[in-house]
Amino acid sequence: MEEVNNCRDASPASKKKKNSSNSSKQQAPSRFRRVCVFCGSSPGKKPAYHLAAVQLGHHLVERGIDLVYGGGSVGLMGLVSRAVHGGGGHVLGVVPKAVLPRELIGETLGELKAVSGMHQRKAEMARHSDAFIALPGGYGTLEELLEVITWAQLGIHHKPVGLLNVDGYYDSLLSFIDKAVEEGFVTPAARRIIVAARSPLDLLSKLEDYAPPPHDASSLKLTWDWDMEHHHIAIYSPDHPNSDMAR
Ligand SMILES: CC(C)=CCNc1ncnc2c1ncn2[C@@H]1O[C@H](COP(=O)(O)O)[C@@H](O)[C@H]1O
Repeated sequence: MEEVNNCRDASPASKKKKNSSNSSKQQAPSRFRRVCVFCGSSPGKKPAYHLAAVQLGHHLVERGIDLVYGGGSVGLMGLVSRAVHGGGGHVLGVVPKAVLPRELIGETLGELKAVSGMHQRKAEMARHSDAFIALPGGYGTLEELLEVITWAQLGIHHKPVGLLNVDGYYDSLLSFIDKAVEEGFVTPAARRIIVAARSPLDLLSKLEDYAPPPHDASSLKLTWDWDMEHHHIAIYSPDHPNSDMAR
């Protein structure tokens, strides 16, 4: 992994003090320093999606929360990152080297971290964040969302996972997960990992209040670490300290 760029952080907006006293909207300090946002590399068809991405960015800035995301300026990813950067928040984009060329993802504002592949990208985004939020998106967003939910289920992390259900976009996913609980494939405790709300403000409030569900007796109590040598997440079990379950 290599840090290739630390561009554009000297914008006038970025010099503004976060949660500055002249802000008309005073916020209680957040428990989060950085939130990772997963969202569409496409803008989607409804203005409600665009609005939610921009509003989320503004609320993050108001609370002094920095953004971690997949980098670039395309789709909803571009909208949320521009809103945070333009408001003076710090933005970290984590981008696989193969998609770094600007013609593929556009320009990343703020700090850019180049990684060697998609797995590293997810691990880095997760490592740098205190919570996760998924906005509407496609396969990439779903994959990122389900992976951090799965990691929470395994006890690999205890960070809140929020689903911004803009205009009911995720209703069918939530119904599917309820069906999986009914059918015995997801435990009721694991169902509570997902925190859903329809507006960015409600979602952030819920995430601030979130307490991880107690782990099932069968919880593996795994710990995870970044394996610099092999460029992946290593997951260790206390019963088998030399195990590495992620290879
Ligand atoms: C090579 C190419 C066409 C790149 C443009 N597309 C992308 N640029 C940046 N991140 C992306 C891109 N596609 C997927 N991702 C990752 O997957 C998510 C979006 O995928 P999707 O649009 O929901 O499915 C993002 O959170 C991001 O982390």
